[in-house]
Amino acid sequence: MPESDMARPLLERDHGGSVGPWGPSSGGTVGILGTGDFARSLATCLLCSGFKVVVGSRNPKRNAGIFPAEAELMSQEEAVKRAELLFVALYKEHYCTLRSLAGPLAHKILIDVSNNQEVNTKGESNAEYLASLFPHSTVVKGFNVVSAWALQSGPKDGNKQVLLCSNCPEARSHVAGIARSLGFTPVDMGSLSSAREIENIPLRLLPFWKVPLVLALGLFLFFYLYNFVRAVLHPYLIENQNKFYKMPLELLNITLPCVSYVLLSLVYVPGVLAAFYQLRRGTKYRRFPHWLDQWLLHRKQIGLVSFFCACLHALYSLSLPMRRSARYLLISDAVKQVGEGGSGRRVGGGAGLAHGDLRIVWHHGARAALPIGRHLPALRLQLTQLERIHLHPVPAGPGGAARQHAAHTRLRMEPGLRRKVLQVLPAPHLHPHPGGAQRHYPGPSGPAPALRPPQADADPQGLGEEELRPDHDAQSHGGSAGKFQHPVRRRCPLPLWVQLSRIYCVYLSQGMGGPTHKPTGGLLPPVL
Ligand SMILES: NC(=O)C1=CN([C@@H]2O[C@H](COP(=O)(O)OP(=O)(O)OC[C@H]3O[C@@H](n4cnc5c(N)ncnc54)[C@H](OP(=O)(O)O)[C@@H]3O)[C@@H](O)[C@H]2O)C=CC1
Ligand SMILES: [Fe+3]
Repeated sequence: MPESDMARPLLERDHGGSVGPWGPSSGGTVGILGTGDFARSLATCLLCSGFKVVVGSRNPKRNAGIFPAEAELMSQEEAVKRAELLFVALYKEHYCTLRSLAGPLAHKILIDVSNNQEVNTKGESNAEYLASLFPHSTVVKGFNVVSAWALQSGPKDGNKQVLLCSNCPEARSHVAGIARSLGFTPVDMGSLSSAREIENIPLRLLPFWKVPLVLALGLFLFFYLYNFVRAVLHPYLIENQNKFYKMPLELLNITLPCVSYVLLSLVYVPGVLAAFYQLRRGTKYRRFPHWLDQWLLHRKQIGLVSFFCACLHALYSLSLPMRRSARYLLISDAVKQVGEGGSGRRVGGGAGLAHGDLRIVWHHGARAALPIGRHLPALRLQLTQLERIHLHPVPAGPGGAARQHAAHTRLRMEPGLRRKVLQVLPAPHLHPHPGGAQRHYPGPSGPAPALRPPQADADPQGLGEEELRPDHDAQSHGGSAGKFQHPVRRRCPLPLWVQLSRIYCVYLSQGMGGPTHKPTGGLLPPVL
């Protein structure tokens, strides 16, 4: 690859970039139709980010007191005239009340934030319905995955992603700019036909849990049966010992860590497989096989089920010695020993423990401590799963796993480590997008980042795309201002086993960081 390509940044900042007509710095005004919870939170959030806000209400006088003083409350007609871009913060059923405003709304951008009560599997989406009511306006679906509470408290906690779709890419990128100004991360979901999927996301509570739960149940049954045969049935048949009393508690307690460990390994194996696939193909810009994509998507849930099993095991282990039967066994053991006449010389002349007893006490102490110690590494691994929790799921479908994987990678991986890992991962030839178009974003902080579009040649089917994001890491960690220093610009000529061992060394140097730190990024839909 030519030297000039090495010098060209992947992501550039457009310092002289134009700002959309409704950007805060250019005096643009954002309109909100509706005065409900969402409208109030949104107005506050927009004002805090430097936007001018007008709110359109059926009854502006009645709702005057509930908005910040800086937000201008007026009739819907006036608000529509004043703003070029309007958030429609009404329920779908009330969209038809805006019909009379079709004229003034023409050629304006309408952002549909509505959600449904039930998952919509067939009918048209709310956004498509809005678009059919106002054919001369441009409808963008977005912000519905953000609650009024999240808008008010800021995107510090919870998920920061705002999924956007529209048939007009320009409108989409303008709304993306606004989302970014509010502190959210816009995710481009394509055309308006994706609106139904976006609307269904908030209704899917605990997605991707079925497979992990069934898996955990299957593993539990398998290990329970195995332990039953080994610890209960076998002694009963061979030595005629009745150990069925172990079934409700002790067997359960031996089974739980087995399930937990197997599940934990299932969390980390797909990361290794993904790395293997990428190394083998020599590129990270091709989609994983479907089964691996699905497996990667389920890692968070599998990890959490594993953590739950480990917690249960800890609880059971603590409660086992508290049982009456345990105390009974202890006393009966002691009585038996006394009956057998003690065990020889006493330490310190009589009152202390005999040497033999001391050895037994040490033995028991060590045995009790060992399980706690050996679970600690697993506990550390399981705790890493907790930070993967998203309030709403990363959308399924093509590239979903990689998107989640990369989002997680970006979250957790220190820039130094990312550079190191990227150095050992082969990258495809990186060419600029044929169109080369730069996008402009309105934003309060002046110059907006211009983002490099996806790799066109690396993914001829248009399936895998690199996520686009401003490179903050490069700037804050040694990169020259505004320049993204991509560490890999050529195919890695090293043999596979050398690359694998180098990756392994990097992982080891980061202390069990392991496969979850592996960057993917090749299959992502562009974040605007
Ligand atoms: N609340 C939330 O956390 C979230 C809400 N959303 C979506 O935002 C939209 C608004 O939600 P929210 O603010 O909670 O709803 P609210 O019920 O609080 O407010 C809805 C607004 O619609 C207007 N309205 C009410 N009845 C009628 C009617 N018969 N005809 C015309 N307009 C009417 C009113 O404004 P006025 O009287 O001033 O005209 C009212 O303030 C919904 O589509 C919801 O799905 C999306 C994500 C999160
Ligand atoms: Fe244990």
